[in-house]
Amino acid sequence: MKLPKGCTLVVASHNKGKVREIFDLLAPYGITVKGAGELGLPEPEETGTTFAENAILKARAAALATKTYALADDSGLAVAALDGSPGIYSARWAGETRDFTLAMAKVARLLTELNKTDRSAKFVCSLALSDPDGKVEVFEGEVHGHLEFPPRGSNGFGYDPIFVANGMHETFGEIDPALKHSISHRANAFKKFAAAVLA
Ligand SMILES: O=P(O)(O)OP(=O)(O)OP(=O)(O)OC[C@H]1O[C@@H](n2cnc3c(O)ncnc32)[C@H](O)[C@@H]1O
Ligand SMILES: [Mg+2]
Repeated sequence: MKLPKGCTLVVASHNKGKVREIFDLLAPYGITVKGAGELGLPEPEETGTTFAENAILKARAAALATKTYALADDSGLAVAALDGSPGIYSARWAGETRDFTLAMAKVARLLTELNKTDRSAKFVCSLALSDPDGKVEVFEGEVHGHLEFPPRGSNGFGYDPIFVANGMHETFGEIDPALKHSISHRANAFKKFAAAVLA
C-alpha cells in the first residue's frame, strides 16, 4: 500500500523512546505524525505470539480508533544463549514500572546462573502499517551484536546500554542517536517500510 500524500500517520506506541526514534526516522518524509499517547489511545494487550502479530494488533487498534493510517512497532532483544529470550517479553521483563536496570540485571543473572559464555544477541523490530480499514502490511528488521555488562551510556532506551552492534565497541546507550538510526533493527525495518509505502 502507499501512504496518501498529506495524510496523518498515528504512531501507535506508548514508549517515549520508540516514538522519538520513529518521529526522527519519519522526519525527512514530510508526513504529519501523531503519537498514540497524545491522542489518548488505549494500550492494547499484546496477546500475539510473534513480534509481527503484536505489531499488527497495535496498528489495527489505533487505525480503527482514529480512522487514519497507523504505524506500530513491536520489538525486543533476543539473546542466543537464552533461546531468544526475552524476545516478545522484552518490555514485560522490566515489570509494571518498566525498570530496565532490573531487566538488564535479569539477563546478566540468567547468563551467569546458566553458565553461558556466548553473549550473542540481536534486536528485532516488526513494523505494522494499518490503513483506516484495518488492512495491514508488515516490515521486519534486525541488528546483530553482543551484550556487555555492566550497562553503559544513557542514550536510547530499554536494553540499549548492554547492546554492542557487530563492528562496534560502544553500546547503543553510548553511540550518537543518529548512528543508531542508521543501523538499528528499527532503521532496517524502516528502510523497507519507506521503500514500499513512502516512495
Ligand atoms: O508496545 P508499545 O506501546 O510500542 O511500547 P513497549 O515499550 O511496550 O514496546 P514493545 O511491546 O514492542 O516492547 C519492546 C521492548 O523491547 C525493548 N526495545 C525495543 N527496541 C529497543 C531499542 O531500540 N533499544 C533498546 N531496547 C529496545 C524496549 O525495552 C521495549 O520496551
Ligand atoms: Mg508493548
